[in-house]
Amino acid sequence: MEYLEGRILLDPKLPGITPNRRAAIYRAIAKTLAALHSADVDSIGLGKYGRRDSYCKRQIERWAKQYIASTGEGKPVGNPKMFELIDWLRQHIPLEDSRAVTTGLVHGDFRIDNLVFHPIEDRVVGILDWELSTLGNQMCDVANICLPYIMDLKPDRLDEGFEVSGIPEGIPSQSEYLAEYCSAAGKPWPGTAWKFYIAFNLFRGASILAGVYSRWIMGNASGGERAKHTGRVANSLIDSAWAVIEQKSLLPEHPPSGPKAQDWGETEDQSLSNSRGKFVPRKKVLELRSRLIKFMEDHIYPMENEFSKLANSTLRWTVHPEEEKLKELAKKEGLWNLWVPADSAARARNLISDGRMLSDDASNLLGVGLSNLEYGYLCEIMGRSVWAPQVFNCGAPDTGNMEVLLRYGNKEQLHEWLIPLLEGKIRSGFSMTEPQVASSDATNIECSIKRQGDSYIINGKKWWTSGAMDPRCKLLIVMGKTDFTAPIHKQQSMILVDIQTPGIHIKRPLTVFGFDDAPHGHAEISFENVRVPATNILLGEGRGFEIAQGRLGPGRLHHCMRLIGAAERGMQLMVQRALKRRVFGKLIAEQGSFLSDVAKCRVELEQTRLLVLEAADQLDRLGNKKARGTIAMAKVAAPNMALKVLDMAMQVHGAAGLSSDTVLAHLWATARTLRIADGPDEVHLGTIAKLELQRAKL
Ligand SMILES: Cc1cc2nc3c(=O)[nH]c(=O)nc-3n(C[C@H](O)[C@H](O)[C@H](O)COP(=O)(O)OP(=O)(O)OC[C@H]3O[C@@H](n4cnc5c(N)ncnc54)[C@H](O)[C@@H]3O)c2cc1C
Repeated sequence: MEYLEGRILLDPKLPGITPNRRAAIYRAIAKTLAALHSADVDSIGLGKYGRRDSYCKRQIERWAKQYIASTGEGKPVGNPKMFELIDWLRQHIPLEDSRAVTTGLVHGDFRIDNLVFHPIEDRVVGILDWELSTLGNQMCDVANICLPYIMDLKPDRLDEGFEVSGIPEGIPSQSEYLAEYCSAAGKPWPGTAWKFYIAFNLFRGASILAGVYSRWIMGNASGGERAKHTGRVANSLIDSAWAVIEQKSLLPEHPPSGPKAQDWGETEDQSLSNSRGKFVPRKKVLELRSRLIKFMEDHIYPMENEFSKLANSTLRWTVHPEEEKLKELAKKEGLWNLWVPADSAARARNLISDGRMLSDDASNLLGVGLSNLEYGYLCEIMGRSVWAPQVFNCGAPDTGNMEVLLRYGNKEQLHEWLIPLLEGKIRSGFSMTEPQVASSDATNIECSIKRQGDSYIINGKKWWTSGAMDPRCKLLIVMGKTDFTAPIHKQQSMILVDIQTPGIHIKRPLTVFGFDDAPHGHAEISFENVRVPATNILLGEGRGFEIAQGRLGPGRLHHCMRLIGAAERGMQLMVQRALKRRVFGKLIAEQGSFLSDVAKCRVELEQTRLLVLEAADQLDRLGNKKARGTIAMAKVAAPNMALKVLDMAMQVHGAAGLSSDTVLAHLWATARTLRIADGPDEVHLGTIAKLELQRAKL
């Protein structure tokens, strides 16, 4: 064991915590339990940690024996209702308990006060008290963490749980909480079996407390004076179990807010028509998605031509005034900064506010508390148009740069740079790639960042700094070497640089197949004796690689999510065209070759979407490092799939598909860059292969 810095939250009501954070904490608990339950016990060497089948059956006998041993002759009197309860439980063991396949690692006492939370972020960093852990029926852990909804266990009495006393604001209902867990763990909705699991946990609690009471009577209880109440509380638990059993039903038949196809705002979307399953987002996400789709239809698609016209004119490096208006509208409609992950927002909130509550305006800038997985459903919609992401302040490289500041910036850096970025008042660039070295291997980066008194002096040449041509671009995050002699992964640092600093020369905009992506642009830049305050260093010298890892995980996935959207747009345009255009006496849609190709595109698109969502889910549950293999897979699969679908869409459009009369060529060009940008395919394939070989060696 090791010391773990963090917080223990003793009271499940979470007093003194804001509703938003309560919601985040409960979500974190559900996800933690799901992650624990998803452990592959065989591959981590715990395959023989216990018998797998008939866990509840054995537990009932164990705790019944314990109860009998704690009561009877010379001991407190046994409660007849307990013996009836034991009988009821024996007769109602769910069928799944006898099947080893539905079991896995069980903690045995999974409660909020056995969890260690991060010192400031609302996520679980440790799970304590493993003495009851074994293999078995995992629903017992789930029911245990849900007990606060049924009862409030005090040292000397039992009070009503949230379901009767009222759920504190922000805390989900029992059904929502369970749905979150089931969705994350890929478990079926417990339905009618839930009554058994709750009653079982109350029974187990009663048996344990009866044991404590018996020891108190004998004069050897460890709980001191408090132990004298435990006999009474044990009996209350038994009453509570019977009250549960006698209720008609504890849970609705289905999880709450299972989406119907029309909730998504697009009845034709087969992939999302299921109402249950691991990848079914909660209602709030579905609502945001519908609103986003409407915003795209009302405001973005109709403006695409206009935006393109300006971007191809002599005024190409200026911003279309309508874009700024749409940004204000998106803000008003609550479609702003949706990418901000709940955990990063919590850190920023703390730093910015100094522990005080933030004003509503400032709080709204920190997103709406979505996980990366949830954002996946929304980011995809934005990816349908190259113009959309920045309207919602969700464009690259700003999101990656804001993520860096959210995670690694100090208070002053957050105030100076993060807030204006979150407000959408300024934009930013990320300067890593250099023309003279192979930059897919970042150890090659040569730009020098030398400390001189209270400043750093930057000298180097960068290219492909996306966004640096934009007139709103104010900040560059520059990666370079602060120590050429340090160990290879400690040489690089990142520093915040005001783009107006003397010595920065924007040399030229680069083009991708002729597209310069104005007004955003990809710039070649030289840095000549650029003097920056020493306080602008991020996290400290030599921490560049560490930051790059943190930045690249979510940023890469955002690209993948947008590529899913680009491919969906391609599918939509392709099918619309095929249903209108007649060749050799038939619609294209009636030609056999088209039918086969469009079907194959759909298959690949759906496969890739699932992979991207899986990677986002792993990022949420396991963190950047452990999710890196799946993120790498998504990063390879998404651009290749999008290229195939968009290529097919262009083919169906004939020559028009290659022109700028449709959005297809631009979407294709952007997708093609992503086989190289943020790491070429080969580098990600290398990561996947390395992990595969490591697994084989274990
Ligand atoms: C549109 C666009 C936007 C970009 N935006 C940014 C930005 O904002 N900021 C920024 O810093 N950079 C940006 N880049 C640059 C991008 O990240 C780099 O181009 C990328 O990391 C590759 O580096 P490189 O071009 O130096 O290629 P190199 O490192 O020279 O690699 C060339 C080729 O070598 C092969 N290769 C590399 N590694 C391996 C391997 N391990 N095994 C086998 N073959 C391998 C691959 O085929 C690769 O394509 C952008 C690029 C594009 C096209």
